[in-house]
Amino acid sequence: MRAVKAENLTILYEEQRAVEDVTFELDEGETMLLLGPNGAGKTTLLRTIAAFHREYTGKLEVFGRKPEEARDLISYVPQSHVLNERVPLTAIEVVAMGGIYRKGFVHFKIPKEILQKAEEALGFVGLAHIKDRLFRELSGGQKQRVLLARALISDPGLLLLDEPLSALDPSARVEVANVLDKIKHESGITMIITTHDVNPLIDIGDKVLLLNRRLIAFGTPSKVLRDEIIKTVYGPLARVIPIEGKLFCITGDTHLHRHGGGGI
Ligand SMILES: Nc1ncnc2c1ncn2[C@@H]1O[C@H](COP(=O)(O)OP(=O)(O)OP(=O)(O)O)[C@@H](O)[C@H]1O
Repeated sequence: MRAVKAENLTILYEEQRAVEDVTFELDEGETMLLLGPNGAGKTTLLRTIAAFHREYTGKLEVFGRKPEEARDLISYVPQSHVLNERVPLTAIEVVAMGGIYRKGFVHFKIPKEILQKAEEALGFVGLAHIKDRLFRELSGGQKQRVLLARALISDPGLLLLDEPLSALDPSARVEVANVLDKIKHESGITMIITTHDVNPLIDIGDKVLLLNRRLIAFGTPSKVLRDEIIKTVYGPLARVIPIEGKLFCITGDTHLHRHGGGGI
């Protein structure tokens, strides 16, 4: 089944075009890496698929429905730095909130069945042992894994992740990339992952969409990640090098300014 279909999609902010004329299709179970430099429109496209932003022209479908009619099937994981950490929630409480919000009401006491699902989800991301630790005291990689558990608890068909590896050190990037790999192979959930740095995720990408306000290229990693294509976005020094059968992308896009991360 088709999970996401966009046809001549143009996304606007008060009549200003942020993303223009994008066409792509993603099948159920596929993972798409949404790649592009600062301001390319990655978050805008992701938030529009999630039905958070609704000013667009063209066609956009999620599992054959308009995004706002498919909300129950979609989980969205925002960039971690947008979360309010002043509330002293434990890891398991943060995960359980994914189940509570989905039901449309807030309890003071978390229902037992949701706590149980939250524990299972924490186990899936390898963090059952830290369930009672305060979320704000966890490492960056652990926080991101807790947020993944929170997104999984509602059994989504489509998981949308905004820069899940940004602001993480290299070992935490590997830790989170491994969990994304596990989600892909064990759950079959369709995923769209925005990223400045495609390298840690290249193994799980069935498709890559290179965006720079317009669609520059869409297809399998080997089709999109070519010197002549990435140079059009990242300049003449950008290169793709095959290392031991794996592609490695040098784009010079360090993404240092806004999120403190570091690509290559
Ligand atoms: N709420 C908004 N109102 C008006 N313009 C916006 C809004 N959000 C984003 N934009 C504009 O839309 C364009 C695309 O921004 P977007 O954040 O989607 O890009 P991005 O590829 O995710 O960038 P980054 O990698 O830096 O996060 C930019 O020109 C941005 O200024």
